[in-house]
Amino acid sequence: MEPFTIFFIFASSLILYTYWILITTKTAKNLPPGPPKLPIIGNIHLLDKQRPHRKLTNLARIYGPIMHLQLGQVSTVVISSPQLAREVLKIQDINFADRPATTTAKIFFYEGSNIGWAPYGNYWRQLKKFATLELLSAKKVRSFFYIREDELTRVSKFLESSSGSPINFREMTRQIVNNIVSRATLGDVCKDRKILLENVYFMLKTFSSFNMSNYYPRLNFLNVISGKKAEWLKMHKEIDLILEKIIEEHRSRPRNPDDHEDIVDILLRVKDTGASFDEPLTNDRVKAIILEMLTAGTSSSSMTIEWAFCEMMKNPEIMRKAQSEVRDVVKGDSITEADIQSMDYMKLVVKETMRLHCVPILLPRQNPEKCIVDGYDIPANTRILINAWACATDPDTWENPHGFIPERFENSSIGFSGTDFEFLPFGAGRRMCPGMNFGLGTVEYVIATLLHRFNWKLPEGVTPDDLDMRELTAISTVPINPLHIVPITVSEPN
Ligand code: HEM
Repeated sequence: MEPFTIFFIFASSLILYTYWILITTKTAKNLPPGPPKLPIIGNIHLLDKQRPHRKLTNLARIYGPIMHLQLGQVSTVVISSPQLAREVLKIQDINFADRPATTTAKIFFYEGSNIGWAPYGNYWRQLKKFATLELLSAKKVRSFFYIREDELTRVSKFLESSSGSPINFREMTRQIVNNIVSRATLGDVCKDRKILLENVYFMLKTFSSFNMSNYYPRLNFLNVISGKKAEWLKMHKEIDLILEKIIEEHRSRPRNPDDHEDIVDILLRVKDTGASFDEPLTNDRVKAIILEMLTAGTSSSSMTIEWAFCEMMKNPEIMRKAQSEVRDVVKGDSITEADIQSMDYMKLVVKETMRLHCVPILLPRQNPEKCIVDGYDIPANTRILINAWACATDPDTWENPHGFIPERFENSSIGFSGTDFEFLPFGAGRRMCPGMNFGLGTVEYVIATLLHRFNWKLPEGVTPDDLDMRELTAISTVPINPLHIVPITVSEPN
């Protein structure tokens, strides 16, 4: 096709669709307030790629805690207060339990066959129940404890050999979390683990990067013309081949009765017996779930550990308090699960970190039917964004909302379970995170071990005030610059 013809088709489709969107939006009776919309792009120009949650919070100060944005062709409602988050995630949870079907989710996750992107319905319900009660149950997560111990022993050796020199803390925590999650999922011995993780890393980067087709879903042909779709399909094909090999390897390897059952083993057992599901758990679905296990919790767990250390380096008194508690509690060389349960202050540090540095905007939801929230019309298939960060820093709810004060959770009943809408680190309602036990268990164990065995200082010439706490956001947020700090081995921590 001639370039001019392509351009003509593109421009006329865009204008027609935008015209249609503006007409239909106007005829919807009573949309929530929002900023004025520009032709074609609506409010896309108002988005901030690096810190979208902060920009949306500022806009909510002008337009209110329920706000309408037109993002290209996508009618979007942003919720920014704990009261309205409760309305959407609890009172009307069932109306908003669907997810928008994006092109990349369809390609990378086998037509959205994973928990996070499956449409709300029978398959998703069974899958979520199975994940909560089996794959990621408290008992199963406990069985992965030896992996955490193993990985931290390995990392401690590395830190001992680096004692006195700065290390890239982000790189180290990413590796720890990746190793724990991938060993739990794929098993202790998996030839293709390294290559799979490399491919998955690039897939996640693509998945969470700015993508025009998320805002113009009805102009999908643009992805074909630009070559993006071919690129995504190629990336998916490479991952698919590795996953096939991993499944084959799991099926053919000899097993002893006392071997640990990894997540791939469980999935294959359930696939073969047909238990837990009344629809077939096809091979593609198994692969989608494996991929999800490798991607869903890695960046959110490692970024929590990095932020906790950033905050403690900035607030040495908090670091000292957490460290002396950990060293008082631990009696032997290694930390047990019971030890972790007794580390009250360290847990407050984790909670406060997850308040200020949460997944800032929950995964988008969608309402298949039209609804009313706070007296406003929400047309069917609106994209719903819950600004969890705005709720967690709401000045009407929190005193000194931007201060890092772990003590604020002392004697407070606010917890992780998704019933306190001012604190939503794992979301709430039907679509709440099923990996909470796993994620929290990893975060607490890693932080406790690093505090127990090492003292930490900033590199020569850097002061706590020099630490740059600005964020960079993909799905989770990370500090804009990776944290570099110096481990000092403590020979007798207790
Ligand atoms: C500290 C670590 C973690 C944090 C902070 C976290 C946070 C979240 C959040 C905020 C959501 C969105 C919830 C909503 O929309 O209401 C979510 C969803 C999800 N998370 Fe996690 N997560 C963590 C670890 C994990 C782990 C380890 C796994 C699995 C191995 C996991 C699997 C999932 C899945 C499958 C969903 C989608 C649930 C659904 O759509 O029904 N997460 N997570």
